[in-house]
Order: sequence, then structure tokens, then C-alpha cells
Amino acid sequence: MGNKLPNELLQSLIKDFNIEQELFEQVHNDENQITSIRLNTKKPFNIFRGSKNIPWCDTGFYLNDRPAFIADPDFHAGCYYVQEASSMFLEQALKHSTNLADPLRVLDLCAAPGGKSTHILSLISEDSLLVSNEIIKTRVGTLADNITKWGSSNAFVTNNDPKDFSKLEGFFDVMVIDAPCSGSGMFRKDPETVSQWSEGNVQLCSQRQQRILANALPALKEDGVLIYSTCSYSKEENENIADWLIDEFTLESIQIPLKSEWNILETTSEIHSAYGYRFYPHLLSGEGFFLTCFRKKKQSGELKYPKQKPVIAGKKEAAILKEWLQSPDRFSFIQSGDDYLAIRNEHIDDFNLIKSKLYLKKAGIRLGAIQGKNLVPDHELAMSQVNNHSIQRLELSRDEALRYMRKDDLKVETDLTGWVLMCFGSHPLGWAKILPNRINNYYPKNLRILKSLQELN
Ligand SMILES: C[S@@+](CC[C@H](N)C(=O)[O-])C[C@H]1O[C@@H](n2cnc3c(N)ncnc32)[C@H](O)[C@@H]1O
Repeated sequence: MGNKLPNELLQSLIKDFNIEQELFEQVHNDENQITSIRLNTKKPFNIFRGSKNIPWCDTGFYLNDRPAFIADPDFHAGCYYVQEASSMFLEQALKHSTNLADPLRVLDLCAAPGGKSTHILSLISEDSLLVSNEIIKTRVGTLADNITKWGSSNAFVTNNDPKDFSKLEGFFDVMVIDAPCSGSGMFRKDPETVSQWSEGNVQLCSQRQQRILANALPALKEDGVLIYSTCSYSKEENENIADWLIDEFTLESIQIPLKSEWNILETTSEIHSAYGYRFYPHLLSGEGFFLTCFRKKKQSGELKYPKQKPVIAGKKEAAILKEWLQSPDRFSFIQSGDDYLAIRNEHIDDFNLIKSKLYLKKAGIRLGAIQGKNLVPDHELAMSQVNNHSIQRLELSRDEALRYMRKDDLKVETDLTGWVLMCFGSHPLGWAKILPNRINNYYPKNLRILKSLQELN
């Protein structure tokens, strides 16, 4: 049984949005949890039996029950992302506001742990760039790990305050701001949070949302698209923010076509009739969510690129690095400390610019360090969608895959020696160096599965 919902919130939802109180309260006492995942089309796998498509997301699926994801090697290989269904509506907003075939610069400003970022990466073209930012240092590592697992080569991960983005005036074509909020939309999933809700906190969140938006908006181009979302039901964090945005900035509201059977509610804000989209758990299979979308109508200042170029790998090093990529000519090799990064050629100037203005945690694909004439390959290269198909691969059973990711002693019959991609269902999990008498396991320590095999089975 969930906690009683805050009366002030209920009353405002009845008054402003005419919600059916009884059904809304009932669904918050329902103990059946919805589990949904989004597939990585670049890493196909046998999806769980009985999964049903989420109508507003081509790659989103509801699962019949909640499997132990940690015990599923496909999960660790980056074949899917476990994500709340309502928030996958981002796909409709992107499809209807932009041309996804164009090379776009996209900013996901409040990105950890990476649900929206991995979704964006599945939707944009390979020559588009995603800058995925998280302000909180302790959350940016998980964000980078999730993007590494997804395997895309066109993402940069930054760890900056939204105000730092004012240095990138007019840079982005699309800005996704999934803002920190009072979280009422998660009351059903996480009843513990009900007791933390207060009207005062809603006000604080609304002020913080305005600060974040005001700081970030200069970095959006003229005609660029802003997508703003929260997991709150409060009008102060949703429709009122839309009105405030139109008052403060020259923005035009974008309507997103809906199918009536989706049961998503279109709202309009009080002052400027900006469109908003509300998700209620008693009306659809998903948690509480709000999204609104705008086009910027005002010219931003012009951005100057720094003259200094990054350090490009020498010919000898490049020759070594090229061997590890499927289409090496699409990439430039950049030295970063002892390591080399593969950055898509079309993103080199952006890499240079962003590196000079922001704290860049990850960019492109980290290939590894060169020792003597050989590369010691990095985990990012193992997980990437662009590694060379001719790299040696060893297919593991589920049990072997779990042992490998636990970093247990592994004995597998194989004639392979040297660097090998340890795979499950043909998707790499990480590296091993196979010697005639033993296997050196290079699965990253920080990702190691800590549960015992018994607990995993
Ligand atoms: C709703 S969560 C983002 C979820 C993420 N977009 C996803 O889909 O996985 C909001 C994020 O905003 C970050 N955040 C908190 N305070 C912030 C601030 N003042 N400015 C920018 N981001 C902030 C939080 O750390 C959190 O990662």
C-alpha cells in the first residue's frame, strides 16, 4: 500500500486538470510495477518473450515481468536500456520538431544516468553530435559508462554547470532539458518519495528550472529546438515554466501530433497557450511525466572557434590504431594523456571547441595506449559499434559470461591467443588477453558484478 498522496497536489490537479481523483489514487495503491526497456538497434538480441511495443517509441517495449537485469549478459553488452515508458515520448518530440537525417548538434543538459541520451543516440544520424552533460560529479561516471555500453562514436560527455554553456553561444540545434524536479510523477514507482514532497519544494524546483533554462538557452541556435521535460505533476514546474519561457525568450510552441489511444493529455498553458503533454499512470502504462517543445526565434551571437588544434597521432601511431576500427578513415586520432581517442572527422572542430570551454569527461571512442608497437585496447573500444569486425572474438556461454564479468578464474577451450573480445550473443562484453596457459581478464574493475553466481542464477 502506497503512502497517502499530498492533499495540496491532489486538489490542484483536480482544479487545474480535472483528474479523476479516485482512479488516480487507486493506481498509486496498485502494487503491479511496469517494467519497460528500449532496444539498441545496433546490438540486436532475442528480446524477452511476451514483450509488447510502447506505442510512442519504436524501440520501446513493456516486459511481462521484471527479470534480474544484472544477471543478463545482454544487459551488460548494451543491447537494451531499462527505462520508464512515458519518458520515451521524447522520440515523438524529436521526430516532429527536427529533421533527424540532418547532421545535428544536440545537447542533453541534465543527462545522468543516460536514459534520454542513449535514446537520442539511437535517433540521430552518425554524423550528428550528442553532448551529454551532467552537473553532479558522482553521477557523471555512470552516465559515461552507459554511453560507452551503448557503443556510439558520436557522443561527448561533459561535467559542467548549465551556466558554463553560455560560452557556446548559438551552438546547438537541439537542446533537451530533462530538469531536476519535485518528482511527484514517480510516486507510484517509489512511494517512499511521497513524504518528501512539499509545496515549498515545488517552488524551489521551479526557480531552479528557470535558472537552468536561462543559463542554457543562449547556447541554442536560431530556429533551434528546446525540449523541456519533468517527472512532476505540478503546473508550477510544467505549464507555468512554458509561459515563463515565452515571456523571457523569443520562443514558439511546437505541437506534437498524438494518437487518441495513447491517452496522453495535451494541455495549453494559461498565458501563451503553449502546448504541453501530460502522462498520468491511471490513463496509460507509464509513470507521471510532462514534456513541452519550442522553436527559438531569436538570433544568438556568433561563436569563435579556437585556433589551437588538438594533438593528432603521428603516422606510425595512426597506422597501429587504424587496424582496430572497421572504417578508420572516418576518424581522426587524438592523443589524450597516454591514450588515443577516435573522433569522427566531422566532429574534430567541435571537439577542439568543447575541450577549450568545458570539462570533457569522454569524447568519441577511447582506443587505448600504445606500448611499443601495440595498442593496449580500452574498454570503450570493446563496446563500440565501430570496432574492426576482424578482431578475434570468443563466444561465451551465459555462465562463462557471468564469470568473466565477475572477474572469476575463467577456463575456456580455445585456440585463440592475444587480445580477444569476450562476447555473448556475438556482442562484446570486454577484453581478455589469452596466453597459452591463462586468460588475463581486462573487464573494468569498477563494472565488476559483485553478486555470487548462485545469487545470479
Ligand atoms: C531527471 S534527472 C535526469 C534523467 C536523465 N535525463 C535520464 O533520462 O536518464 C535530472 C538530472 O539533473 C541533474 N541536476 C541536479 N541539479 C541540477 C542543476 N542545478 N543543474 C543541472 N542539472 C542538475 C541531476 O543530477 C540529474 O542527473
